[in-house]
Amino acid sequence: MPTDAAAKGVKLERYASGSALLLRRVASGKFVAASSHLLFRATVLATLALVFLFAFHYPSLLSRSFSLVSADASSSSSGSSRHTSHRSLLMSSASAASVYGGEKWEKEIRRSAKPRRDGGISVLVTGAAGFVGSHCSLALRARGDGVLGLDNFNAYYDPALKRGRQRLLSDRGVVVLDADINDALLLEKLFEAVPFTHVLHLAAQAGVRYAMEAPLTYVASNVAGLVTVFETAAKHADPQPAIVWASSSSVYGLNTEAPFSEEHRTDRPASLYAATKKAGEAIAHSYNHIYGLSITGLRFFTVYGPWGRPDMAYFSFARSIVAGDPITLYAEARRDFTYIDDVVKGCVGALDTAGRSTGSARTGKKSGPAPLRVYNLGNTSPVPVTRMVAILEKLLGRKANKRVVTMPSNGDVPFTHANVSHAAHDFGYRPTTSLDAGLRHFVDWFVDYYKLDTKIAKVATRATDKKPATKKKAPAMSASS
Ligand SMILES: O=C(O)[C@H]1O[C@H](OP(=O)(O)OP(=O)(O)OC[C@H]2O[C@@H](n3ccc(=O)[nH]c3=O)[C@H](O)[C@@H]2O)[C@H](O)[C@@H](O)[C@@H]1O
Repeated sequence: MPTDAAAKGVKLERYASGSALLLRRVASGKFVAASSHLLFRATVLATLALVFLFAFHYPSLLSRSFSLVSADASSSSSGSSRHTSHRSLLMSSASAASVYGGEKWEKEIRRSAKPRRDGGISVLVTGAAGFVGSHCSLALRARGDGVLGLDNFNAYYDPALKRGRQRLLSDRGVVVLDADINDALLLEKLFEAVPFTHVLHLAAQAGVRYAMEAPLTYVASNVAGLVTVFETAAKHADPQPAIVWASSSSVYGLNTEAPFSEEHRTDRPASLYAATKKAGEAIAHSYNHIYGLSITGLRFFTVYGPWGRPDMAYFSFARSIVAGDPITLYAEARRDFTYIDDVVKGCVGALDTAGRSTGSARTGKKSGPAPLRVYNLGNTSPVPVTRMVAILEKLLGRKANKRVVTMPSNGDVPFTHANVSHAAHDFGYRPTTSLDAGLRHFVDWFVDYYKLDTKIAKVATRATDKKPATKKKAPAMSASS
């Protein structure tokens, strides 16, 4: 039996060990509290760092509007530098709606968008300083339609060329605003200020192979941008306009049936570019279905001509031939090269036959089904890329320094060939320009625009004189396109 002292000792020991335990617990509690503070601070810091990184890389998901300036200060820049600059150029910015506004500005945009003929249409053209956009804007203006342009003047290729096109438009009274299609606030403002009958949506991230270098720019422009245009047109325009937009022949992807018809499979895109255009066609379906927007998608087939895109093969090859630089040709590649004037006629035909939207921005409801259409706009005669280079050599009077290789796995497809019977039936689309004639027009412009030496200019002029083109000589952008 334990004595009292012994019992006290045991109690004290227990007390002491209990206190020690308590003290340990208190101490460890403090430690836990201290460490959880630290942990909390570390978590907050890490979260802030992540938010910062996220905002830096994906500004579009955090802010309502952002401007996307894609890479490629010059078309000759190397792939890696383009890629680096793509990341650093993805940046948030204020909506252009805070820059544009006021009575004077509204008057100016209404004037630009106002038709000058009876029955004329009023068109918002996105990508108006782009190749197809500028030609279409001029053609619409020339026949007395109202045109207001929008362009973000990004640096995917030389912005000076885009500014040159803007000047041509401005000379004919067409205003082109510096703004991004993801700028919902500005689009809302435009739709509320101007009763556009149509939107010709041509702004996009173009280029098949560049999608491997800068994939997110394609998502931002061709998916998010397209949604912003549909969304604002559906919910802020009253009445809703009809929308005609640029899809691409690339949606046919790995389709092997030829010529490509709108009924053929388009579920096997070969590039991310093609996938974003195909996504656009699916998005168009949903906006037509829910909001009653009249939507027409145009599948363009390798469009070329004066004031063209320097990133495209015919243009960059012409530059290399003149500079004596080597060009790489994909041996088996064939394209249904389509001349710009033919494409412009197709765009205008599509606008004229679009049919009305049936939804209401006020009620959010549609009164019935609205048109949903898709058309090929091609030339119907594919030409090997090697032949395209031979024509350029003749027109420029110089031999190309060619390196012929097998087509690499870069998203390219070996050939394209359009069946245009639907466009022919519905709006009389009939391409009339051969590649020889079209490239002659291009070279005339090219020599003039870049002020090339007189020897090349002479060869180009002789070639033009010898064989009159199927159309009028067109060194500059033709307003009658
Ligand atoms: O039809 C379309 O949908 C697409 O047409 C063009 O795409 P692509 O046909 O690839 O036009 P280019 O980049 O000018 O190439 C033309 C041809 O030259 C070939 N090529 C290109 C580059 C090169 O270095 N070597 C070469 O042989 C390509 O394989 C292709 O057959 C446009 O760039 C796209 O924006 C458009 O959507």
